[in-house]
Amino acid sequence: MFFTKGHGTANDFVILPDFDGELELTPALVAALCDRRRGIGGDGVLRVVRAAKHPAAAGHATEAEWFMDYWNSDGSIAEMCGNGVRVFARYLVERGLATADPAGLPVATRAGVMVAVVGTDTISVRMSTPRVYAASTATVGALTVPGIAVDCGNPHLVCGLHDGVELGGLDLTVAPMVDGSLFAAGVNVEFVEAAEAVAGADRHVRMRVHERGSGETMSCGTGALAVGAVALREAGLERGSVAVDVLGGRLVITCDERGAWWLAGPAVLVASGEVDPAVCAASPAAPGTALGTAPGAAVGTAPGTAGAGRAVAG
Ligand SMILES: N[C@@H](CCC[C@H](N)C(=O)O)C(=O)O
Repeated sequence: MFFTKGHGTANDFVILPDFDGELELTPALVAALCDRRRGIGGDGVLRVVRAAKHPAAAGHATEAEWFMDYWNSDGSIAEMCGNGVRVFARYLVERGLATADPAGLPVATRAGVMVAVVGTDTISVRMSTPRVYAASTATVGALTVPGIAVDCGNPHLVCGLHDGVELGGLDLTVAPMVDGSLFAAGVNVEFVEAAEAVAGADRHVRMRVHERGSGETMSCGTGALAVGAVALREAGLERGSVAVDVLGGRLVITCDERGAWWLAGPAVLVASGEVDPAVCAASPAAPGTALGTAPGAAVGTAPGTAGAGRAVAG
């Protein structure tokens, strides 16, 4: 099985070319490929399939030739991955499967068609409009932080830090506890603090993220979109841009004059090779013993609420 490894602000992915949708991708194989000691290592898998060849994307085949079949590192499927689309677009262009048309390259996802504008360093993606819909909380250790739920095609909870609580002091090796009745399908949790002004952006923040299905990652594109939407809203701005510093670099979120939302940042391919899925999947980590996130444990629920188990139709 051929693969390419790529990342966007250190949110890293194993990219699997499977143009005609013939590969039998299973949660166990995805988890094995993403294992950082026994496999290739990654926060998720991006399977490259022709939209017409995948049941989840066939309805978009007239708008987009390619479907990004995204899987989290624990083997669960998510609707959308913002950094994933940027890395996916880089792959399509570098492999000659698409051109870097300035009008944009459409990519089908489970959350609809996103359009990527591929530059030399930066790839910008026109995202779906983030929907701010509820107030909630996240608990990390003894700390409970108020947050705002935002739907970016996938679910997010944006929690602003105040009162001297430092972003760097949070222990995100364990999933934050959230309201399982509000987030029955799990949630990605972003913690945010204000940062000093930077040129070219209306707001500047720093964030860390605990991703559903992948644990703490160095970056999350849809998470940055959620954070940018909340930052503009809190500033009373309907349009503008927000620089979002993640552990792996900087992403920029813009709501342009037409009200379109954009995610911009670097995306690179770093390696290619061949992996034997049988060997890779033959040495799975014992449940609960892997460093990082154990399968199924990515998002906690408050005691007494519904479980965090979830499924997204493939
Ligand atoms: N890192 C991604 C988000 C990946 C999906 C997420 N973990 C989920 O389950 O919703 C991004 O860049 O958006």
